[in-house]
Amino acid sequence: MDLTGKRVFLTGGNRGLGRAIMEALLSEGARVYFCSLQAEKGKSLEAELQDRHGSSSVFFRQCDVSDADQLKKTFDDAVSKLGWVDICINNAGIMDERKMEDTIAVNAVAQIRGSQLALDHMRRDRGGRGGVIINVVSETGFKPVYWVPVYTASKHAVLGFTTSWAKNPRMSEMGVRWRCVCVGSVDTDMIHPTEEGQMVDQSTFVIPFALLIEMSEYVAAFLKMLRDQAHDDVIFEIQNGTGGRFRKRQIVDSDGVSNPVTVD
Ligand SMILES: NC(=O)C1=CN([C@@H]2O[C@H](COP(=O)(O)OP(=O)(O)OC[C@H]3O[C@@H](n4cnc5c(N)ncnc54)[C@H](O)[C@@H]3O)[C@@H](O)[C@H]2O)C=CC1
Ligand SMILES: CC/C=C\CC(=O)/C=C/C=C\C=C\C=C\[C@@H](O)[C@@H](O)C/C=C\CCC(=O)O
Repeated sequence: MDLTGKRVFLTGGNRGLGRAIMEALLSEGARVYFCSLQAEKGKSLEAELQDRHGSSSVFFRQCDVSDADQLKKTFDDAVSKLGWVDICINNAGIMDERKMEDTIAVNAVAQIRGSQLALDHMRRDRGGRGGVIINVVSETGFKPVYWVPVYTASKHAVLGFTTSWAKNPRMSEMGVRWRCVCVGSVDTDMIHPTEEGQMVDQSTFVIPFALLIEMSEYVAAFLKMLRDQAHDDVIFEIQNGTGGRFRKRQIVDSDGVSNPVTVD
């Protein structure tokens, strides 16, 4: 897919992975509407990026994605500012095991709701133009991770939702593609818990430095995934040194050899 002129809705764009993807998309000639919780930071980033890419290339609105009404108004505003949305990236997320309801609300419910808003807007069978819906999940979307069980549950929820919609036999008629970006660890603010309790057994959790994924590798892999329209696969895994790849899940018997079932 040529990204020039594509219209993108992105949640959680003011820092970390979201910001890096937004800057890369703008450099490719896309137009981006982003939201995040922090109003001041978002506004100043919008001004900085408008200086660099033009005033009609990037728009910001403060939004708490866990508030259904705010998210709908924000998505509607994106459609009104951009004309339409081709690519929806549900990226906003938090990691704090002490805040179960917030974690489920931001990581799971808001990404699901964002996907539903985008699907309603994009569906060709209801007058839309088609598009792609990308949920930024995590390796924890399909792996158990004992340090962050609530976070892991929230990511499993989005993976289940996204892969289920992608199976809909009428999806080609709807003209919508679905992706779950399942990335390992990238060095952003999120992976540096500052308070005891944000992770379970925090003292035992160390990701070897060599396994961390460079932001530049994350961005390159993400763009490769976006350009690739050939795959029906939903899960796009980004691990250190792989450049990113589409993957399927299999369930095998406990003996490890017989009757493997492909899930996706
Ligand atoms: N950094 C990593 O190693 C990994 C991150 N991820 C996922 O990537 C996504 C982005 O994470 P990072 O950039 O690392 O984190 P970050 O903490 O740097 O950025 C999170 C973004 O989400 C936004 N956000 C949080 N709560 C919000 C709310 N209620 N309403 C609106 N915006 C809200 C923040 O404003 C911020 O822009 C998250 O979904 C995270 O779970 C997945 C796997 C690994
Ligand atoms: C197994 C993790 C899978 C997916 C990533 C994800 O979604 C969530 C990760 C959450 C937390 C990671 C925390 C890591 C914390 C630390 O122990 C360090 O290993 C971070 C290490 C180095 C950062 C670079 C540095 O400052 O030296």
